[in-house]
Amino acid sequence: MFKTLDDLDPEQRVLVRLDLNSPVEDGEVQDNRRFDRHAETVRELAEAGHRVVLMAHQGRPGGDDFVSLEQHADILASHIDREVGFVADTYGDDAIAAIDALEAGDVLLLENTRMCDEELPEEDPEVKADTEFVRTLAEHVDAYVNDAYSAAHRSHASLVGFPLVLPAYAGRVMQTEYEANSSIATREFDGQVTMVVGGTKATDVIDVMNNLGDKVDQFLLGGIAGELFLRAAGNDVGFDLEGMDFFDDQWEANRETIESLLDERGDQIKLAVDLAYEDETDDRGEIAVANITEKDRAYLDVGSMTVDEYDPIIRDSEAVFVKGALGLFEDERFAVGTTGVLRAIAETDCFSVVGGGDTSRAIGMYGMDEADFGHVSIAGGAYIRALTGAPLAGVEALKQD
Ligand SMILES: Nc1ncnc2c1ncn2[C@@H]1O[C@H](COP(=O)(O)OP(=O)(O)OP(=O)(O)O)[C@@H](O)[C@H]1O
Ligand SMILES: O=C(O)[C@H](O)COP(=O)(O)O
Repeated sequence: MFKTLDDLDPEQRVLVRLDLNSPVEDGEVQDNRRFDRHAETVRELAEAGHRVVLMAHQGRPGGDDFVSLEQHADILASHIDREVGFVADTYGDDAIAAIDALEAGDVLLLENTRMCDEELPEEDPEVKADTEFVRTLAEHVDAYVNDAYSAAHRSHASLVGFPLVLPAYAGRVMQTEYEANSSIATREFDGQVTMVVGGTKATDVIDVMNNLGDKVDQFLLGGIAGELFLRAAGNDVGFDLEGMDFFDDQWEANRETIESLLDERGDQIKLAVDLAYEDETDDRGEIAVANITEKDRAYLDVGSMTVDEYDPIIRDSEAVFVKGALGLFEDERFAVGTTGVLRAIAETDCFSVVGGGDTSRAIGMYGMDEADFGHVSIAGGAYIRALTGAPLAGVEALKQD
């Protein structure tokens, strides 16, 4: 297992990797739960009198959201109620001068790690540890903390290089996310284990079912992925109408796997019995799946009868895991499925983990309280990997210490 902040010596110069990757709209970085969560780690380190140097990434080179971290520093400062300095440099002279000038309790954010060429190529930790980026920064700090669980599936320099050259520790977010998200693989539950799977990516759902078939009693399906399963079960749904590209490619690529999953695990898989669509007056319309005879409309949510079927299953469960939304919940008319299952989880005292960057957003959007859930993950890709038992490079590197 890894060391945590409880094991850190006092008065250290600590290099901390966060995941502040955020939505960017018209060049403006949007505040989100990642800031709030990481604030706990940063505040704890600063209040303990460490000199805190933060690293994070934003976007991918070439993308519209590949921007500087200058705005992130201000947003983070508002979450920790103390100043966060910013230097527009990753590991050059300016960065080093700013690090060396830190006093006890100061917090400094370095520029977007992905602006450094050595950060991105996925390579072994040994290769990353030997980059100029890692070697230079390591000389100016005493310890490394990885709090970026949600980026830990990447074998990037800032995530896997430092644990080989510095004493390394897990931050508070890393610790909580790791424990909760691995629990389906590591914990034994006395009663029924249920998994709600939806969203837009069929492969995520397939991977989860293939890997967790023995751990999960019931899979409750919805979203685009659920429609592909309905189509495989012989229903006239899951076709791309004009202007859509959700289904056809995914159907071609995954049809056989979905059909064999339905064949082999049919008893564990619950599909929607009704679906919702936008009717002629722009209201929500619903139709029983059995009555769908033509591929003439897009379905944007599971229907109310489906929620009524899923609800008691959730309430009878000992543990519920959620990956992916059951509908286009960003539009209130099509939030019934997603909020229906989330409310059922919130109202029971089952062990629960809700993940997927998009899906967990529905909790705040519809006035639910995160405290009513066991754990709400801020991870996307890392969450799905954890669920399927795949190792995360960043976590493995920390464990090596
Ligand atoms: N029937 C549907 N039609 C259109 N969009 C849908 C439908 N069902 C679900 N969605 C969309 O799926 C999105 C969530 O899917 P996604 O696969 O990205 O899952 P996630 O696990 O929440 O997020 P991520 O993988 O991005 O972290 C939501 O934003 C929702 O609008
Ligand atoms: O936002 C995320 O899921 C993580 O920060 C990883 O980002 P990436 O997919 O660009 O590596």
